[in-house]
Amino acid sequence: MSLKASELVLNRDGSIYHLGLLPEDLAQTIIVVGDPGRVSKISRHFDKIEVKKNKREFFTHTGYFRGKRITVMSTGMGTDNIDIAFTELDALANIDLKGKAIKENPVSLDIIRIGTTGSIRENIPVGSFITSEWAIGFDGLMHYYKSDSFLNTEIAEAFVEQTGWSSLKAMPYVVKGDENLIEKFSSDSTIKGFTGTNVGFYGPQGRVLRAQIPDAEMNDKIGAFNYKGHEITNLEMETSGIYGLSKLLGHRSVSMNVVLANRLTGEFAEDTSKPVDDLIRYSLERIAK
Ligand SMILES: O=P(O)(O)O[C@H]1O[C@H](CO)[C@@H](O)[C@H]1O
Ligand SMILES: O=c1cc[nH]c(=O)[nH]1
Repeated sequence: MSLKASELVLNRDGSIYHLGLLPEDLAQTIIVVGDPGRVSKISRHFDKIEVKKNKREFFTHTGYFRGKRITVMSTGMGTDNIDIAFTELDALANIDLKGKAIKENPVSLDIIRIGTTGSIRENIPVGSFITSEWAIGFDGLMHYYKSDSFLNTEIAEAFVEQTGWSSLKAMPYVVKGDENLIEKFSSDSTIKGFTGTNVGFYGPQGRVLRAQIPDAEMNDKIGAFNYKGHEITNLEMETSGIYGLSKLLGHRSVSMNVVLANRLTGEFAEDTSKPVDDLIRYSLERIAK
């Protein structure tokens, strides 16, 4: 069956609509980052760069690191962007764009997020590396897809009960990363975490500047949540969408985040570039291993 032009949207040069990429621009190992400025901070470690493209907030470099072909792409912030980025990455790998047909034998991509986050635990200081074992999405994205088979409803329901989660917000969903990649990216230098993915940086993460929030205790309640030993470690804005869409589309993903904020001590990294560079170097070493 041929996909309609309104569903599989292509640019005049045949590239996929938002990412502006052609299938040959993509490697099977993909690093995703929120910040477009982080793309060149990663690709400067490559031996050779063969593709440099940009459309909107999506900056893409594909090249070789120690002989391995890698794509690094910025997604921008939030799971609404992840929905677009991951659907289009998957289309580049698994849809024949010229024939507008889904390929018979799907390819599985390895996708690694190198991101930044805020810790909600006193014992996870600024500069720590968190490998997200689990994610809890407060964004609702997975409820728009057939996701029942891989979401953990037991943990999500316990979370709603323990925190008194308002029914005005989306039902949280809980999803795991890829176990093999989690092990590959874990070491004595990392902490295995349960990452909360929020719809924003301020109110949704309990930050108050001038705008007030309905429950000033919500971050404490998220921190106090414990279900059979599962405790939430950190807050950011993409991991639940990355894990959910990867499970849905048959890709393997892991989310690595460096802690820039500690919400309990009130600290924020004075120099953000060093911890981010440290996580980049660590993650590239693990990819090459
Ligand atoms: O540094 P990145 O990868 O963008 O990740 C984090 O930083 C942004 C907020 O400052 C959000 O995207 C959050 O998830
Ligand atoms: O506190 C933080 C720090 C980085 N990114 C976030 O989303 N939250």
